[in-house]
Amino acid sequence: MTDVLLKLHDVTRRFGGLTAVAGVSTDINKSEIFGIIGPNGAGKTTLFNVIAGYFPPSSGKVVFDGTDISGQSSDRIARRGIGRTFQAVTVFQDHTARENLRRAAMVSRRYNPLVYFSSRNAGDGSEVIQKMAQFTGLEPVLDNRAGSLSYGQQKMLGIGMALMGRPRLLLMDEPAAGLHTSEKKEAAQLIRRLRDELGITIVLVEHDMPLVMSVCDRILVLNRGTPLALGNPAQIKADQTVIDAYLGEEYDFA
Ligand SMILES: Nc1ncnc2c1ncn2[C@@H]1O[C@H](COP(=O)(O)OP(=O)(O)OP(=O)(O)O)[C@@H](O)[C@H]1O
Repeated sequence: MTDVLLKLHDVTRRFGGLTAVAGVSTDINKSEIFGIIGPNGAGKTTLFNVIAGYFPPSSGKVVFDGTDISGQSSDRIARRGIGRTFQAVTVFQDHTARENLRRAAMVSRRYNPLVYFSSRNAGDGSEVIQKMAQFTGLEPVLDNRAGSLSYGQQKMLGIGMALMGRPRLLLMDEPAAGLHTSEKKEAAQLIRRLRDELGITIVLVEHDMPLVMSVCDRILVLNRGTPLALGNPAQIKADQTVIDAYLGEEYDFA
């Protein structure tokens, strides 16, 4: 029996006359790394916004861990355990990395230092921040101003901040965007470790096909708001409708 964490049931979102997401149904299992890909304007970010409560669905249902969360506020959905990272860097540039993590912990109101990194001496939470910094590779720069960090480090900090809300499901919007090749490899490793070591279920939207194909268990392809295909990476790479609509015959997966 599979253990479904997130269920999308005929989710549709319209903006005036435009249907950005048109009847998407899928189940995402606990501990899965699930990718959503598709051409620009396919509705990927809109689907994230509906799951995270930034917009209510026009119709259809979003069910998280057995509870219908459709139309709930983004704050409430975050407190239920759905976290989010953004394509662009969203850290406070003038604060240190440590202050950014601490602020994220306070804002989340779900803060519990005993989760993820159990510690008998959790104290004021500084220890969990230290461990989070270790986990994301930011330990050496924890007391540096966030604005002085490399773009890749700032994206890692954004992931660390999302983790402070201790999500069970993490929505990652283009985690590889703007990263160099070596940073993309580190991002792929981190995504696997989020699942393997912290038990977080991941849904990611991404245009970087090598990353998608190397980390995802299953991939949903959207085209003009509509599901075009769903399958594992080998199935998606070989799907002629996906090649025609998105990947192209010469797509380089290396
Ligand atoms: N707030 C909004 N108001 C009006 N239209 C919107 C809004 N958000 C998205 N759209 C439209 O919905 C459609 C889907 O956009 P969306 O950003 O979800 O696509 P996407 O697959 O994430 O694209 P990309 O890969 O370029 O990020 C587009 O036509 C877009 O212009």
